[in-house]
Amino acid sequence: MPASFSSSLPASTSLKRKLLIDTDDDHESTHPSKLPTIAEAGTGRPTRPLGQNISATNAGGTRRLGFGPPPLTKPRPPALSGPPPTTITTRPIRATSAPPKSVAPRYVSQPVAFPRPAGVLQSQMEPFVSSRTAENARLAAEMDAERTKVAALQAEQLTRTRELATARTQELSHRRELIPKTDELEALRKWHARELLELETDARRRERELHDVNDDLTTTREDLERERNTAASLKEALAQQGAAQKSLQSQNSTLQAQLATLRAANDGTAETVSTLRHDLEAARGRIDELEVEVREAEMVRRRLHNMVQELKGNIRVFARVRPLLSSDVSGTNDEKARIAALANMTFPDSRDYREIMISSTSESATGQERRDTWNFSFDRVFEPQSTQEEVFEEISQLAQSCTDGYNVCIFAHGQTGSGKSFTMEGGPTQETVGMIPRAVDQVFQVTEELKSKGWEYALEGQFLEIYNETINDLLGKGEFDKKKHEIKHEKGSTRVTDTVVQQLRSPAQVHSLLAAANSRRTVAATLMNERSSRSHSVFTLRIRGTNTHTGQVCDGALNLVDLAGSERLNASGAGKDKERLRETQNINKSLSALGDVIAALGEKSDKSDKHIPYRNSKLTYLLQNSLSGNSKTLMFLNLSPLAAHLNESLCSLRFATKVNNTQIGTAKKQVKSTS
Ligand SMILES: Nc1ncnc2c1ncn2[C@@H]1O[C@H](COP(=O)(O)OP(=O)(O)OP(=O)(O)O)[C@@H](O)[C@H]1O
Repeated sequence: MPASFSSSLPASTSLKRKLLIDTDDDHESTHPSKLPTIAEAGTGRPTRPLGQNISATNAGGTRRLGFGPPPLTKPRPPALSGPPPTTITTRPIRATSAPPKSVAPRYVSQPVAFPRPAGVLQSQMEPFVSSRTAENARLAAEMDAERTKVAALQAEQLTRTRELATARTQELSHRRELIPKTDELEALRKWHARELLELETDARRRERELHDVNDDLTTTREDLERERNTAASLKEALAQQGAAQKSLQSQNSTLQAQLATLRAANDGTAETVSTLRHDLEAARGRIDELEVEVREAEMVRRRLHNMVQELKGNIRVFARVRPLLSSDVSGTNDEKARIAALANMTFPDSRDYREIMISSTSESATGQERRDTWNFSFDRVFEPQSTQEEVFEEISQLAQSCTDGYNVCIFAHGQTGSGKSFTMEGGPTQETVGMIPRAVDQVFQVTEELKSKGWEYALEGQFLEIYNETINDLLGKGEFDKKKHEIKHEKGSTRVTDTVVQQLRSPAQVHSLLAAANSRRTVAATLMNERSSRSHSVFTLRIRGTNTHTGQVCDGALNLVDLAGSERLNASGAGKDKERLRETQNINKSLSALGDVIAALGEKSDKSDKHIPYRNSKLTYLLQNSLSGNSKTLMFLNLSPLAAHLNESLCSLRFATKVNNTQIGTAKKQVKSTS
């Protein structure tokens, strides 16, 4: 055992104690003396000095000392009863190393003074006494012999005792020597126990590791099996690939041969390609030049287009007479009834379609027939059989002006039921589609075409209704617009507060927007027309374009206005209905304000500081920017063909003539350059 390990052991351990006990037991079995007195448990110190014990032992006597054999005793002879001469009394002889005392034992025959009988008796007693004396002498001799033996035995006992003491001393010293060994042994046992524990732990760990390794081995075997399978399939695939490669190699060689042929051909064509490239470069240069020319031509076209529009006048009037409807003659097909229902309208200008002549016969107060004829001339007159397409042809150039940066305003004016809504919005079929959808389609088409010339456009739409001098947003949410809207004019553009301005990306989107807006329009029944619209509707298409080549920016607006019916109060039948009366008054007020504005604009060309009464109605104030001298205005005068509506038609024709005779200066293009 290592010294450090030995030194760390306790002085006394259980093992040592056990060893001591075992030793005591052995000793006890051979020697009656007790060993525990040698050392006190746990201290390692002797409880009593060994010398004491030894001296105590040596002192002899019957006293039981701490250890050592019991004193040797001679068995007492049985006590003799009777008189002293016949009774031999023995005293226990103390085992001692001291020489036996010279004192005669009590049973040593003392001269016994027998009473001498006188005479006979003495003679009779003489043999007996002599025998007794002899006997006593023999006994004394035996006694001496016994004493000698006892002395020898005691001497031997002393020797043995001394030997025993020596043996004990030796044993004690052996035991003392044994204690550190025991400690070492205990430490070793512990060390071994720990070692054993560690070894067991290690063994368990190794067992676990072995288990893990076995698991790994199993997994690895499985992986190996899989890998083998994969390798086998890969080998198979490789073999197939090899076959494919061979076939590809043969194809490759064929292709190489073809490539060589093609290269040879290519070398021949390289020269041609270079020539073509040169030609292409030249063509590209030419295209660039042509594009510049096209852009310049486009500018010229715009200028010329505007000049044409200017020559036509910035306020133009188109008159359109609607056909007779079956509802006008209560569904009858009777030709006479139809003719009777029609007013006498003729169109004398069969070349330019600019005139309309109305005549009527009446009976004078004197009973004579009176014939009145009215002749009106406008920029264009459309007869009842004119189609929507023909009408649009005439205004398409105007609509295109918006994409060039002009403000355009197209009105439909006329009495209720004269065909304003039909002209502006049209019917459901492709043929009957009105001016608004057609104009929208055209604007989208033109903006698309102008993309190639560097123009990029953003389109916005707004649809408002003016009813009883109140603005309603037809693109707003809910059935009824309860918001209060204000008209603001800022830097040449008009804005109405709290209204929806919709970004427009396709004609289809605009059409669905218009359909939704129309369903919101206020329609009220009047005597004149079941579907009579009692409000003005204003659809505004704002077009902003930027030319990415030239940096030019243009900002135009197309206002398409469907005016409310213009009939007079008595004809409208509104007199009995206060609400209808108010509607009619407001409609007539706004229409007369429109006439006043147009008239004032015509006068302004003479006097530049002339006041224009835009604020007299919501309609004129809303269209201020589109009615000024910077704009192009077209008025459709819609006329009913009925004789019953002749007076209303004449009123409308007179109003339109007033408008048509107005010259409101030169329209200005709203174009600026960003560079
Ligand atoms: N050119 C036309 N061809 C065929 N039908 C027409 C034409 N013009 C108008 N109509 C028909 O006449 C009727 C009245 O026309 P419309 O509703 O357009 O009149 P309006 O002037 O708009 O009336 P209101 O002022 O009440 O709105 C409608 O049924 C319409 O289809």
